[in-house]
Amino acid sequence: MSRLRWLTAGESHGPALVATLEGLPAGVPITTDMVADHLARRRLGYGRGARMKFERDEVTFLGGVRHGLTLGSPVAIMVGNTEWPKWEQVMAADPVDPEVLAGLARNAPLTRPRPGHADLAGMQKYGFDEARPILERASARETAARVALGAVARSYLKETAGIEVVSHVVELASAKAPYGVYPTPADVEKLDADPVRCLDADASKAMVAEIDQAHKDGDTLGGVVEVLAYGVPVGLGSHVHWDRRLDARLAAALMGIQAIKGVEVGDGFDLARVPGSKAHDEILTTPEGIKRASGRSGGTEGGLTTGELLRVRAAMKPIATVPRALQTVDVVTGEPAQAHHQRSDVCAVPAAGIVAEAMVALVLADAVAEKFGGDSVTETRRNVRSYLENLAIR
Ligand SMILES: Cc1cc2nc3c(=O)[nH]c(=O)nc-3n(C[C@H](O)[C@H](O)[C@H](O)COP(=O)(O)O)c2cc1C
Ligand SMILES: C=C(O[C@@H]1CC(C(=O)O)=C[C@@H](OP(=O)(O)O)[C@H]1O)C(=O)O
Repeated sequence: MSRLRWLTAGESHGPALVATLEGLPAGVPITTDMVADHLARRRLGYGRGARMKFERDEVTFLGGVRHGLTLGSPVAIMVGNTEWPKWEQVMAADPVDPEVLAGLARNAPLTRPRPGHADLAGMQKYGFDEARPILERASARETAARVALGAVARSYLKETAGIEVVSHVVELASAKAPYGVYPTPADVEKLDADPVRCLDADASKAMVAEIDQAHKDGDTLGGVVEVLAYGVPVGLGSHVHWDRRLDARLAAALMGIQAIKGVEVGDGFDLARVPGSKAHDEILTTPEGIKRASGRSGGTEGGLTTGELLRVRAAMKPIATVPRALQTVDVVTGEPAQAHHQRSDVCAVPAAGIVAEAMVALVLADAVAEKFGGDSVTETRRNVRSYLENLAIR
């Protein structure tokens, strides 16, 4: 069963996000710079809004790490919002003089909920008459905290089992990368340098053109990202119970990212359209041992990893804050209105890919910790090696 526990807290325009991760062994290499590098990758991507340009993520470890290594105690990370001074009164934890608040344009009540965001259902559920108290936490700003934890999970995976996680954008609106071309860890620098994190030059150009057009049209876009995990050993997860199936855990983790509306494992929905003879990965004996003839399953069968390339895809809906604002209702007057609009991303699919990498890394880290245990990295590494060396069938 799960061995890692993790939580995030913090609002989009609050002083900081905080994240904790409990259950990792001692000795995982992690530094402020390693976390900052992944946070910087999340801010990239063509089509992101103004905030990504002027805000910085300030990383501080509050616990669990000493001299670049985890201690085995809970890891706590704070990601400071450098925009905080502008929001201090609007988002203060303690009461603020109502007259001061009334004078702040930034605090104008958001009474025209945006279709596609959490605004309306959140206001109804939590009993608020404006969207600010809802959107602050619904915002994908929170994904910075997950990427920070993901950086720790990635280091744990690499150190103990040699697992590496890569993502790329495979569709952006109607532009598509060729199916079945998988970047490797050696391609990460190139991917990060591409405006849309797509290695196919023609597809990348077409994706950028789609974003330019949407920007001109006052519209927003979504797309599909694919995450690949290299070096995953056979036998993570289990077939014995629904909540131990690794594919189910991956799907839940990816669906938990803001605006993700669909997840596929391997060839996913395409498998439903072909006969069994073209859907499965035949098992071959080779001089290097048992191998698969193809990778359609995405590296899981029966909720267990097969030891082949792990491959999952996540579909993101277009950004909800559409500049050419959509029809809504002003909840104060009850009259038809246009949804409130402020600065926003036109497209955040490349950033969603980095968040998806973090979620996959956290799920895999949990599965590695549960399978191999260990209170130090050395012990976990030894357990991984011994398991692989002693597999009866290989
Ligand atoms: C990286 C990232 C950036 C996002 N940026 C914005 C944004 O600027 N404006 C916006 O309205 N929605 C943005 N979203 C999407 C909203 O957070 C999302 O639409 C909202 O949470 C409702 O989606 P849901 O129905 O999946 O929860 C972003 C999502 C991600 C993953
Ligand atoms: C702040 C981030 O993303 C934000 C996600 C987001 C949303 O509604 O999800 C809305 C925007 O925030 P704002 O309304 O303040 O411009 C994005 O910038 C981030 O990714 O760090």
